[in-house]
Amino acid sequence: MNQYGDFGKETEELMTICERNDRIPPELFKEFGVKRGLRDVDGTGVLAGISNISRIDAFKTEDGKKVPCDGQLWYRGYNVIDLIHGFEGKRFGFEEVAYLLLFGELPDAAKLGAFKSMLEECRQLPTNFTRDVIMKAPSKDIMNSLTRSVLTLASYDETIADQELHTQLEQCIKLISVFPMLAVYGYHAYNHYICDDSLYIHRPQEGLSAAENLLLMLRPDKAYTELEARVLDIALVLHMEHGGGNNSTFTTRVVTSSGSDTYSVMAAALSSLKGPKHGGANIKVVEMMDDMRNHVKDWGDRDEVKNYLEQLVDKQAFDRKGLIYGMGHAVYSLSDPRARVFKSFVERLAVAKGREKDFALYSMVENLAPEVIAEKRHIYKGVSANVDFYSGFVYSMLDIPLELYTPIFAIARIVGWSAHRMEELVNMDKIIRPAYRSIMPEKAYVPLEER
Ligand SMILES: CC(=O)SCCNC(=O)CCNC(=O)[C@H](O)C(C)(C)COP(=O)(O)OP(=O)(O)OC[C@H]1O[C@@H](n2cnc3c(N)ncnc32)[C@H](O)[C@@H]1OP(=O)(O)O
Ligand SMILES: O=C([O-])CC(=O)C(=O)O
Repeated sequence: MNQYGDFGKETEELMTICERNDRIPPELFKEFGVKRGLRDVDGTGVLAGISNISRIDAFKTEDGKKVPCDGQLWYRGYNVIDLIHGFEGKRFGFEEVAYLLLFGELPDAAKLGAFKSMLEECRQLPTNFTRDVIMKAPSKDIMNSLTRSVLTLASYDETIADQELHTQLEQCIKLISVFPMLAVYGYHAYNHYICDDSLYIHRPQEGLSAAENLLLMLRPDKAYTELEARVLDIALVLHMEHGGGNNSTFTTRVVTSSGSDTYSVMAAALSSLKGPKHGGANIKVVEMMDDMRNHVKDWGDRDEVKNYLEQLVDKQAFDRKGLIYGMGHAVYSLSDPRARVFKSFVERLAVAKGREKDFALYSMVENLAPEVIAEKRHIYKGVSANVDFYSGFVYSMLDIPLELYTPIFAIARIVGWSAHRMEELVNMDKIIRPAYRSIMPEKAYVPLEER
């Protein structure tokens, strides 16, 4: 857009007017009982619905009192850690857990086989879609490319206006199946047209899981190790679902409730997920850690690292947003179970890849950040490392490019979005529409020449 004009000073001036008229006195939120971010003061979300898809535990009751505890995540009644132990070392889990989340029960061997075949059959794009859509206007922002591809796919679907539930489900399954292609090919377009690297488009192979195909399509020589594919598969399972209230899933439910189509719903969910306070945090964590390595002379010096973290929270370092990325969560208190699983991989991978020094720095940040945030902010439930803290480090050790970190989150989370879209469609027929209290004063119109 830059070539179309650079207004600089003019927009700065317009922004001052905008800010003057948009600013709402903070005390009014309290006065009108408005829950900022739809959250109670203690961080608990305002109850907006009922769901049977997953559950997040962050507190337990002890002597009749609610106390913070290590986090647990349940998919359709099963603890996510038990699910991972169930398939680990035996088969890839993505397809099995996707079936569970979408249909509400674990598949037997025959049902799993049939579902895998269905995904395989759907794993194709319309003729010349890669050339005509994905390769056009390549961008470093692969989430943007992914969103554009999803919206364009709608034009190729003649069932778009069909309101039947099975059609919506079919569209969801098709999108789940092609997301890895859309993301990886989007990356190749960027890598070729913007980074001037070689272009190669590998087709997915039959009989391979989502994780294996992702690595095969990504690598020039299609090669990957068993360990890499298994770690990526578990990462996908861990990212699949997180309740109805997370920003992108709530977006899914809001847009679904207006009667919009599957493609538009998923495009909206993608747009939410890419935000740096949500799924986009995994890219930010890696960039923040790079910045830290450049500014902290001695990575082993606790005081120096703490000082950098304080600068982050004081908006003096990195992107000056006041955040330590990868830390904190809207629901979890003492720990995020997914971060605990990621940490166990990181430890093993870091040793194998000779990146122990990086791992030690990540561990130090994980220990110090809650202390620093607690010193400078109001903490009610504790702050701990979230799923995004170690995931990027894991992906970097799998040689996955930074640009694909959030798209990988989306490749997994579209399963949760689909389950929530179907739950909303099956149960609700009411548009989601909360209220905003207006504080706008009425004014008499002033003619242009009198202003
Ligand atoms: C997949 C995911 O979406 S996981 C989250 C990924 N996001 C990130 O890693 C970005 C960094 N983290 C954050 O921005 C926040 O922790 C969020 C958005 C995830 C949750 O925010 P909240 O629900 O407001 O968290 P919580 O209620 O525990 O916050 C309490 C206070 O600590 C602050 N805080 C929380 N996390 C952080 C952080 N990482 N860095 C600095 N301050 C923080 C909040 O701003 C708030 O301060 P305030 O009341 O003075 O404004
Ligand atoms: O639940 C949330 O607010 C954020 C989220 O999606 C996750 O942690 O996976």
